[in-house]
Amino acid sequence: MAGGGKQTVGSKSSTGSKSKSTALSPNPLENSSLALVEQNQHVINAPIVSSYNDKIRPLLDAVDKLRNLMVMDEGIQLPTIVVVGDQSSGKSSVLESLAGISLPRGQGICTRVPLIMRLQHHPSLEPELSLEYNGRVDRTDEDNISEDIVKATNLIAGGGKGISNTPLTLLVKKNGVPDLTMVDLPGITRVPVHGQPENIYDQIRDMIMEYIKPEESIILNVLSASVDFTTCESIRMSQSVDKTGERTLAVVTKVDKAPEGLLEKVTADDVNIGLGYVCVRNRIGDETYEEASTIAHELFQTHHLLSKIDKSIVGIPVLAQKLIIGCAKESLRKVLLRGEFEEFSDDKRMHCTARLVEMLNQYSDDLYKCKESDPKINFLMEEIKILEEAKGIALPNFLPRNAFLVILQSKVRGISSIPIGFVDQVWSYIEDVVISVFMRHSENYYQLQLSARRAGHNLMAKMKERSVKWMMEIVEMEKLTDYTCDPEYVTEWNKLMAQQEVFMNGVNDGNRPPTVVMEGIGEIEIGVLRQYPHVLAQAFDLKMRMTAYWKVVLRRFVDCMALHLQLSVANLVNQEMEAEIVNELMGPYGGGIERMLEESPAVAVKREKLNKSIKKLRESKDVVAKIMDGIINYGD
Ligand SMILES: Nc1nc2c(ncn2[C@@H]2O[C@H](COP(=O)(O)OP(=O)(O)OP(=O)(O)O)[C@@H](O)[C@H]2O)c(=O)[nH]1
Repeated sequence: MAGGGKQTVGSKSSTGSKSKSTALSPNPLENSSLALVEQNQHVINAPIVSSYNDKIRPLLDAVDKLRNLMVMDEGIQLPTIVVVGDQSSGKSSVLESLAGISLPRGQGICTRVPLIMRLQHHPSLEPELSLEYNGRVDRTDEDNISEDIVKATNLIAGGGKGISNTPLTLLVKKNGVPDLTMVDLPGITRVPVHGQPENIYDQIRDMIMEYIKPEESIILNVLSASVDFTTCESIRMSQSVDKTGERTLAVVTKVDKAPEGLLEKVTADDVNIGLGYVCVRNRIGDETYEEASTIAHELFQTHHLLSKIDKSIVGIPVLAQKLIIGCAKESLRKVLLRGEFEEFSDDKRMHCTARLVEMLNQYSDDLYKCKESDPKINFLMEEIKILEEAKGIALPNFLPRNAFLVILQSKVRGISSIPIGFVDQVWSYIEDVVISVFMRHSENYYQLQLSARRAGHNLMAKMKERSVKWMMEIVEMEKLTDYTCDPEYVTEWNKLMAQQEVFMNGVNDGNRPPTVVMEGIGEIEIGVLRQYPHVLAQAFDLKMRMTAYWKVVLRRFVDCMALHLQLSVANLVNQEMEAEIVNELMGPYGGGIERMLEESPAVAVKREKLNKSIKKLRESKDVVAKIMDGIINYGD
């Protein structure tokens, strides 16, 4: 559990899962988020909490606020995390690590009913826990929760090993927890044990399917490191409802027991897990959360096999973060990379893959249209001038390469502003799209929107700078050397050179008219060229080589740009974006966590006006009531 669970001020000692020190981190960014919890004199040691204090609180708060606004009554579903996996794969252990609430764990079937865990922040420092099932509500506390869950399960599903699909809801109201709903389900088993019905597998499968089918469910597929992922039943089930894996995240448990071959398994991704893998070593037996966290951290740092696994996919805090940011990323992945725009079907600007291709086509047209001068006017004069200046003590029939390069450089210089301008245009467009998506995901959060806007802007400036640098390098490369392996070049040159004889005869024979017609160029003046018979053949050759080669150069400018764009956009969405948002939110201009929830100035003004109106109306009501009283009394 790298990086998580740093400090705790327990309001009461319970399962031993809390320590009593509050050490300040040397990282000032971490301290700023710590300040909030220290003010409250109450820090909770659940990894999801410590991770979200560090990084993802604003996003969790957004979901939280939406829930408070009762958006569900309007038919909008908020994400629910559903935990599935084979029996004893470690589902309950993962959940309890995420939430910091003890759950029954053990060998054999433990979870026998759907356990719906609703975490809710509440202002009091005293946590309030209750279990709801079969229409009753039982109060409980952190010391007894595990035991009470077992008792309630027995009441619902009987004392044996049978299962029931009557849910058991555990409501955890605790200061500082994110508002999240997580569902623990019975583990998949094929073979009924003593006391279980023959169709236990079908019962469990139906129950799991019911919970993972809704598109708002994020499927947490818990896999023990020791099993073969490709034959895993839970993977087959999640694949049947989430074919592309876009809402499935794999959590690999028990890495301490089976570290061999794990790195290969998670990097091969034979089972197509869209949201990626997170490898964890859970709390075992009576370990406190802190002890478990330290052991896991050590393990991933020092174990000769586990230490090779990328740190971005290990530990419970990483899992907590992935669960939240994954959703926002998915929107951008869809519009920018996959061309899926259902979310924005009426807004053509957001149909990004099509818009990008159109821009690229326009860029290509601009490049091809950009001709320095009319080829018919002063035909070959530039080539002749350069050849005259490039002459040296050498045999006359060699075409000086330097002459070719001088012309090439001047041509490349002539078009170099087009790719740079295009880079500018494309990133401005992508900035627009990214910011629109950010705004959509942070609606109603003025401060969060400001930060997200800044993050988007900074990020695009960085991406643009990188692209411009890269494009300038390409321009320099094209200026430095003339090279292609494309056979088209020679074919094209031969075709053009086939006209040389007609052209030369036209120029050399003073009795012929002073113009010739050349294919692909038109009628050209040749009278003036009769003064340069010594360089004419070379100048013609030079021009034709350049014409053939220039087509190759322009094609390269378009192709490279297309590939570069695709790679940059993929990197932006898959890697860079997340880090930038988190930095911006937590950085000096992020304004701290509390400010995220402040309303916009416009709303504040409206609120003030409304409050004044309410006051006025109340006063009016009192006035009217008094008048009415007077009338009634008078009437009496
Ligand atoms: N060594 C080790 N043991 C683990 C790990 N995670 C879970 N366990 C142990 O595996 C056993 C099963 O864990 P649970 O969390 O109960 O698994 P479950 O999937 O919820 O089980 P059911 O609900 O019965 O299907 C327990 O004894 C845990 O202590 C881990 O990362 N490492």
